[in-house]
Amino acid sequence: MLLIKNVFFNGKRRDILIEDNKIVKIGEVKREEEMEVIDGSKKIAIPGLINTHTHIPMTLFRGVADDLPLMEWLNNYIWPMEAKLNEEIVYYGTLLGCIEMIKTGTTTFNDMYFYLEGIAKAVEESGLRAFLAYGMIDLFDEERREKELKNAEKYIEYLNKLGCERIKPALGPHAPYTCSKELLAEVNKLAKKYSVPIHIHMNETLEEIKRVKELTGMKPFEYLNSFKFFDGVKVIAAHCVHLSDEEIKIIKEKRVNVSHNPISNLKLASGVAPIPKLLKEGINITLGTDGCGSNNNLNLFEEIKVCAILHKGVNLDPTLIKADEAFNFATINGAKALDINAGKLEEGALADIVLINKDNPTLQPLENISSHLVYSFNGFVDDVIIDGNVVMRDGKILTIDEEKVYEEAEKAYYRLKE
Ligand SMILES: O=c1[nH]cnc2c1ncn2[C@@H]1O[C@H](CO)[C@@H](O)[C@H]1O
Ligand SMILES: [Zn+2]
Repeated sequence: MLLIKNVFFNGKRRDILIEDNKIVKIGEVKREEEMEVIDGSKKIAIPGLINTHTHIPMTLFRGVADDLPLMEWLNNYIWPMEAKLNEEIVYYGTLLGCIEMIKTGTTTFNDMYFYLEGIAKAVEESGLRAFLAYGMIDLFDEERREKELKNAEKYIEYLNKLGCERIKPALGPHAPYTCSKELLAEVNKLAKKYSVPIHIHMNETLEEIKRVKELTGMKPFEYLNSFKFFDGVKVIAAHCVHLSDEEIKIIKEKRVNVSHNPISNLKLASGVAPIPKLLKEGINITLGTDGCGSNNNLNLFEEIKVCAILHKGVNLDPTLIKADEAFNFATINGAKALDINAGKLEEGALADIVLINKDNPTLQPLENISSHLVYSFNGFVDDVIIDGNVVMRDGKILTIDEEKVYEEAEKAYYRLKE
């Protein structure tokens, strides 16, 4: 059993008792011999953050192609470099991302990428919780479609067989502009067959929406809905920047979860998602960083802040997206989208807990902590517990050899650049 003693949580000092991978008691707990104890008296407890849209090995693409629009960025820079990836390169890129997420308080992420053996190995070692999808792209070619579907199914079975409770499979059709209708229709069937969520890019740029409209005569959400893509499955749609009212209706009716990625959308100049409008419809909003080629980091605290201030600014309304609301997007709403009992500190919930040292200039004066965490905190946390395991203690990651990862990740980067 693990006891966090005397920690600040929701304005009070409490004890949190963890047994196996769950929080079993919050309140006053008597310390007993067999308990491992963390002194929380200088610390604030929050639920671990949940990042609902990542391409984690893209840490290796950080800074290689900045200041470009999406299509140019993908076609001319990212995809040619991605052709040189292999399992080992992806493994080190993932470990680099795991280090960053742990240090900035993320305990769960929802990823779409390639070489999932490498990603899963790194995630398993790191102690993080993740949903992993193989990113399918068929570019409307039948032969590629069959290959991609086979790969996706192979990876679902591979991840299920791994037997790591923290790693779950998902399906990742890249987007309606890179995947054929036949592929997308098959993905819906596979999601039902394996009971896994679908992770897809939707309505990121005006250009891609125009392309889908030319190809199908419909807006992307209408098009997918026309062949029942959203029926009977759980979908996490990344971006959702440009949406018609008709499409918002589909998102609401089909209970599609939105992964809002404000920083990536700003950096690629894709636009600003209509989050206040979606909230009015009761749509579940979660937060994602996207990959480090377009963000360029995985610090979800930055996403929370940008989300909270961006919609105020563009709508000329400072009352929009309150601090608690933005924080909930990155915790409880993410958990809801992924269907895990996390994102909250509650008896019975998964023990995914982050502790932050209160002796930090960005948290002073030590009142209104929920405001500081959104508008001021720099994001570097002290202790991270995931699935009941202590993964970082007083800033030191216990699961990963950090120095080795920096060395190997640098080598991997130069192999990509060759
Ligand atoms: O913002 C984005 N929009 C579209 N594609 C992206 C974005 N970020 C990364 N990828 C690409 O998605 C694939 C993962 O399956 C990769 O090719 C990655 O580069
Ligand atoms: Zn993406």
